[in-house]
Amino acid sequence: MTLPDPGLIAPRRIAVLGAGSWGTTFAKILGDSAEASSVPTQIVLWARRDEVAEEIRTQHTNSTYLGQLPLPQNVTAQTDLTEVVTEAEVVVLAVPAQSLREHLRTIRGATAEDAVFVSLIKGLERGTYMRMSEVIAEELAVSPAQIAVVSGPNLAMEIARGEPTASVVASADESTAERITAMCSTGYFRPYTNGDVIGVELAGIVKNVIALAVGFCDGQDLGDNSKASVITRGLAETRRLTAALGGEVETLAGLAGLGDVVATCASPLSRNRSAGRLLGTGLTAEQTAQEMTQTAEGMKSASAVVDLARRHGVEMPIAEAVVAVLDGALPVERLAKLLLARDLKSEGK
Ligand SMILES: NC(=O)c1ccc[n+]([C@@H]2O[C@H](COP(=O)([O-])OP(=O)(O)OC[C@H]3O[C@@H](n4cnc5c(N)ncnc54)[C@H](O)[C@@H]3O)[C@@H](O)[C@H]2O)c1
Ligand SMILES: O=P(O)(O)OC[C@H](O)CO
Repeated sequence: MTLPDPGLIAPRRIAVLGAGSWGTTFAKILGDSAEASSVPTQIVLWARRDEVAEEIRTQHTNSTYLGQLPLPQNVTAQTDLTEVVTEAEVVVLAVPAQSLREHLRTIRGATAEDAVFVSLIKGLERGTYMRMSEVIAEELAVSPAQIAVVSGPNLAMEIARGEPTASVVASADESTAERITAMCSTGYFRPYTNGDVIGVELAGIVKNVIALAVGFCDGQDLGDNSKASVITRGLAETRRLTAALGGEVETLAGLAGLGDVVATCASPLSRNRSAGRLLGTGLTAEQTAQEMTQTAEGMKSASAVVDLARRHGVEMPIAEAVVAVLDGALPVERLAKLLLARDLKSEGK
């Protein structure tokens, strides 16, 4: 048998939409993983701004988001969205949640029929209350086997520095989860497969709302007992919502649940916690948004979470209080008193 000339085999192509903190870091993970496994691969980031794409292409850095940390040689970047996804076997989505639908509409028809779409996004769409995997399925009419989500304790900057981290790749199709897991496994990033897409997505979405509430505690100079109480009762709210929506509550004890809440709520790197801290000092949501240079998904998703919970008759008092503060309906200093005055009940409820 004559083997094809390796020089004639086109490298595998992976598109990553969004050259912000996490999109760029995940492109680095994919690039390092491909290099380590010697699978010829081209990772193409889509950047909105020319100067960001140009810097990634020519200097292999993205200084806006990751300082001077070097990106692998197999990572490049472009600004033409449809060109980036053409012939990609995997399309990774790392844009803000509220903008995903418009981006999918732009690429509809330009992607390979069997392409797999991987969401890194931890947000819920306002108005529809849809998780990102649902938005992908609706907009692109692809099967559940073509959709995966990645979530876990994954602060981008730490991973970009090569600090060891674990994560979860969830898909309704086990072989899809295994395939994506293999593509993003490196010496510093260890992904686990999971079949519970609903639980994994909800865990990431609600933890951003919990992190805002922990940030309120920071802004109010409250200590660790208050924060631990918010985290634990926040997880109880996540558990109720997950159960109501058909997810598996066990998922919340794993990396995408407890793992991510711990990382986010403990870290000064978290944008959601930082936004919460600003709100906790008395800034309005508008003033806080102006201070933030990166996406804090909880700011936009919190109201969608509360709407979704109400539709399913799920009680989420912490999330409700976060929304009231964001809306300017509740002064942040009155929040603790309000939550503590609720009727006493059993912890398991
Ligand atoms: N940064 C992290 O540590 C991290 C880790 C895990 C998950 N996530 C999730 O990944 C997603 C992306 O986060 P990120 O940290 O990369 O955000 P970021 O703010 O660093 O980058 C967002 C990117 O999306 C682009 N973009 C495209 N359309 C946009 C629009 N309409 N408005 C604003 N930006 C637009 C921006 O140009 C930018 O390149 C979020 O859902 C976040 O919750 C982030
Ligand atoms: O910076 P945050 O608050 O968006 O959190 C980033 C990641 O989701 C942590 O896992």
